[in-house]
Amino acid sequence: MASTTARLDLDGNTINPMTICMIGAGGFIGSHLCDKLMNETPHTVLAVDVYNDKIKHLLEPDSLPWAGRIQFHRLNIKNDSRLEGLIKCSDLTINLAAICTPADYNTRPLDTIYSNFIDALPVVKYCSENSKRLIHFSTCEVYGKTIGSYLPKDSPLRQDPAYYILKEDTSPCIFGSVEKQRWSYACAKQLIERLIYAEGAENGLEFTIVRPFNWIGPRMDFIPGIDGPSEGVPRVLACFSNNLLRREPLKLVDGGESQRTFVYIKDAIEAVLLMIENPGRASGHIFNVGNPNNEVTVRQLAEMMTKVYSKVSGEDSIETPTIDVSSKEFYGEGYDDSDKRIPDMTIINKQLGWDPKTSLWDLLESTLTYQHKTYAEAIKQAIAKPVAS
Ligand SMILES: NC(=O)c1ccc[n+]([C@@H]2O[C@H](COP(=O)([O-])OP(=O)(O)OC[C@H]3O[C@@H](n4cnc5c(N)ncnc54)[C@H](O)[C@@H]3O)[C@@H](O)[C@H]2O)c1
Ligand SMILES: O=c1ccn([C@@H]2O[C@H](COP(=O)(O)OP(=O)(O)O[C@H]3OC[C@@H](O)[C@H](O)[C@H]3O)[C@@H](O)[C@H]2O)c(=O)[nH]1
Repeated sequence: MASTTARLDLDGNTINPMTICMIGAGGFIGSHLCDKLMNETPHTVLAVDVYNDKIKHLLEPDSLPWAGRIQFHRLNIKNDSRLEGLIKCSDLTINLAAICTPADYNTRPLDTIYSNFIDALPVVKYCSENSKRLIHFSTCEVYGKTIGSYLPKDSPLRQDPAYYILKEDTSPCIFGSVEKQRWSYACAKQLIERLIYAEGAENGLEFTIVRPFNWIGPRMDFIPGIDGPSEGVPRVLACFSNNLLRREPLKLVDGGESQRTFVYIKDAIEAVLLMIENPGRASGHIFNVGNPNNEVTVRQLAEMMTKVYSKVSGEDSIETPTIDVSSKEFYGEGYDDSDKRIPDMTIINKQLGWDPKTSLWDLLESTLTYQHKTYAEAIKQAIAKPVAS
């Protein structure tokens, strides 16, 4: 429950309760941010989304301790005139709304570009025109591929951090060709970042841009055939969870050689709360938010998830835990990949004193415990159900 003692910011000043218009509040990150704001702060949230399943526990019943501090507004920001009013009556807008699953980038590139650029335009415009603060969610994908990936495979420079560490203020954005439609998302996100930055420079918009590096945890995406379409392809955590729950081999795209750093959603949400409550330190900045210590190849992630799932479910793993699959077969034409993603943490550390805490093993253990508790029974029933003839 929210504490009754005054909350202080990093400089010792009292934090006054604020009203936050959170767009995309019903998604994975939004639901965790709403949890945090309701449980630990006095702030009010106007939660905007087309879905609310992931925040239902916060909305009903009226007797919840935070009743009155969270209101759900079911609206599509593409075409709803209520959006400007909600931004106007808030102190801060946080925009999380996006299509952000890689399976969509090359198969629905128009929807991806519209969602990540065109649909975000009115949000930026209303914030700028009404002098409202904006925290906009971009992505680590704006960095694209590392400089090192273009060096010969045996070049010793590949070991030099200067060729792969991703820094907000100096790293270039390196995308594949236009035919590689995977980059439609990264490119749209990059352009909206540039627009927000320009609104700040030319019109004084008070903004913060967040670049999440693979935040993972409970409630991420969906399990195909249970709470999402059977043919849907979510992000890797949910794909691998689905395979483990169904006792199927985990599919390693192009051999699972790409590398990622994963951060626990609860650590990352701490960073967002610091941004919310320390505008003087967060405004005008772009922040990497990730955990540089949790780097693995996708193959190593699959192996670790297999071990952790065995531990939390009490089931032995299957005989062939992983299989290789080509990216063309898995994602279709136009897929491409980021080779390696390690965030530089200098700026967020200096401005907000934030550091991630949770190891990959620990975050997988709590997340897979949740997946098992939430889905194992439903999967068993779905598998047992005779197929309708
Ligand atoms: N999770 C990550 O690791 C990660 C990494 C990089 C960037 N991001 C960015 O963070 C943001 C949130 O990501 P997430 O993981 O919570 O994704 P998510 O898909 O779970 O959440 C996005 C939410 O936005 C809503 N939304 C989309 N279009 C909308 C519209 N037109 N009107 C109203 N609501 C709409 C969706 O219904 C969904 O609930 C996205 O902008 C994403 O690009 C996330
Ligand atoms: O079943 C699977 C799913 C995915 N993968 C691989 O696992 C890696 C990670 O895939 P994810 O689905 O989590 O997505 P990515 O890390 O590539 O991109 C994500 O990064 C940051 C955000 O902006 C987005 O949420 C998303 O674009 C990729 O190399 C992908 O090819 C598999 O090998 N098997």
